[in-house]
Amino acid sequence: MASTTVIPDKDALRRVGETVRKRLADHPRIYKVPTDKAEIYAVGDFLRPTECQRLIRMIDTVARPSSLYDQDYSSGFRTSYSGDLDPYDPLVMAVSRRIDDLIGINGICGETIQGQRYFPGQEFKPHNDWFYTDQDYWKGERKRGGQRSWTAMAFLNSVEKGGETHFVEVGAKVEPKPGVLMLWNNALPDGMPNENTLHAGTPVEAGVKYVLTKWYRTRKWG
Ligand SMILES: O=C(O)CCC(=O)C(=O)O
Ligand SMILES: [Fe+2]
Repeated sequence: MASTTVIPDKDALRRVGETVRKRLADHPRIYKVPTDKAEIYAVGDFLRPTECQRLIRMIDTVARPSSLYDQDYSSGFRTSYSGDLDPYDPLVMAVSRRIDDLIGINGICGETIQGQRYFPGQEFKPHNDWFYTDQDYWKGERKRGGQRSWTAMAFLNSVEKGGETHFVEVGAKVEPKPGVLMLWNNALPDGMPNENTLHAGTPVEAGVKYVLTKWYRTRKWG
């Protein structure tokens, strides 16, 4: 008898993909990375220079080794420092809502914004942002909002050398530029995980790199 594999949250991922795709298509200033492999977008000047500066200072106060903070990743895989930004800080609240508004996903589905800092030699090796539903941690994540749908990631500064966001399968490397927000759909239009979203934060070679990331779930997060 043929077996069918159930992909958790597949229908929800398909629906949210459709909603966001339509919304971004109407946006006059959004850039779509020219590829059929994945839905990846960028928008410039999303954050003002003063906002980037304040967010960088916040990251410096919350950043801890990512390998400790994020136990899903073994050491050496994500060597940056990261931490949650205070979700009740007025600036963080405003930025968070601005991302929700742009992407058109209900804010209740968004995780707390995470800040991340890379010093020279630090990196985030190629990975996918979704949860592996055959792993033990999925039991918890399924109840905490389910699968991740879209990722929003903002660059807060320029990096002297290295530190690009590299979409390995697509062959696109995005150089950090302050205030630029990247958005991508971790799923395919039909709601299946999109393996072509595999991406890395390449090693910083000179300078420091600061980013913030907001991941969206298919249901209310938390
Ligand atoms: O730092 C980067 O360029 C990538 C960060 C990333 O992949 C993530 O936060 O999920
Ligand atoms: Fe990622």
